[in-house]
Amino acid sequence: MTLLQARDLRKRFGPVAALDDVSLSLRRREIVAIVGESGSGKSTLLNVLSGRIAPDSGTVLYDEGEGLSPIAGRGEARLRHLQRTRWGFVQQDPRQALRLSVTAGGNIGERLMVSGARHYGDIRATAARWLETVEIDPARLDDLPRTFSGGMLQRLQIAATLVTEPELVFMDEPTGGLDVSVQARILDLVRGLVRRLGLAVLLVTHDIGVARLLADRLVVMRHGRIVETGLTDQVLDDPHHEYTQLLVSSVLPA
Ligand SMILES: Nc1ncnc2c1ncn2[C@@H]1O[C@H](COP(=O)(O)OP(=O)(O)OP(=O)(O)O)[C@@H](O)[C@H]1O
Repeated sequence: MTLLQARDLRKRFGPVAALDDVSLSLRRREIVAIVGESGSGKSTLLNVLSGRIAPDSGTVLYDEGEGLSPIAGRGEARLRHLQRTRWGFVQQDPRQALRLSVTAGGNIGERLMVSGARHYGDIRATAARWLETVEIDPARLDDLPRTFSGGMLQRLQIAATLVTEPELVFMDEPTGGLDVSVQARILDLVRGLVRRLGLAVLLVTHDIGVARLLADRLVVMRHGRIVETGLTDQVLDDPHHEYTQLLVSSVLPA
């Protein structure tokens, strides 16, 4: 059942221990939110788990169907293939993830082509369907992303990420830069899609409300360490660690 596992991860940036002996597991179809104040190591953890940066020590293991094995042992090409096909990434700023000089349909279609699709008509039809799924008028298929609002850009990034139906999606503050009302719609959309597609999600957020809405389980980080973990409702309704209590009562700055 375990899809991804991290054992004893450590990562330093000069004097800063961004990750200090972090271990965690993620099951298939499970949504885990990594929460904590700014600088607690959330993004570093996500980057190490997704193979984008190497830890100083410790191991990340992933099950591609034949049991857990270290992602570091697979070689660069296989890791990239894993990242492009079985995994997806939703970043806080869609402008960094999308190609702004390529049409909305092109952005979605590119990812389909990476995973093997070749038929132009099929790719276009799938892209149009996905625009509709993320509540963008499919008539915008040939428009450039720069004509889109911030919320639409984020929805386009979500479509371009989910079109190949990855089994695991890494999300780093997916609604971070958006207005509250736009955030709510996108969170609803993400929640529906994640359940419908049966995705596993590792989500980084400093927003407890986002974690409560989306996550089955929480991992609370402070100074590069996990201080508490458990089912979302249990952790939020009855936080054990003092730091989690502060976080839940929103005393800490984001
Ligand atoms: N590339 C880097 N070079 C130097 N220090 C870094 C680097 N990346 C992260 N750090 C440091 O590691 C610590 C953890 O950073 P990280 O970005 O993982 O925290 P975070 O919880 O995601 O914070 P935020 O919510 O502000 O993004 C911080 O002290 C940060 O300054």
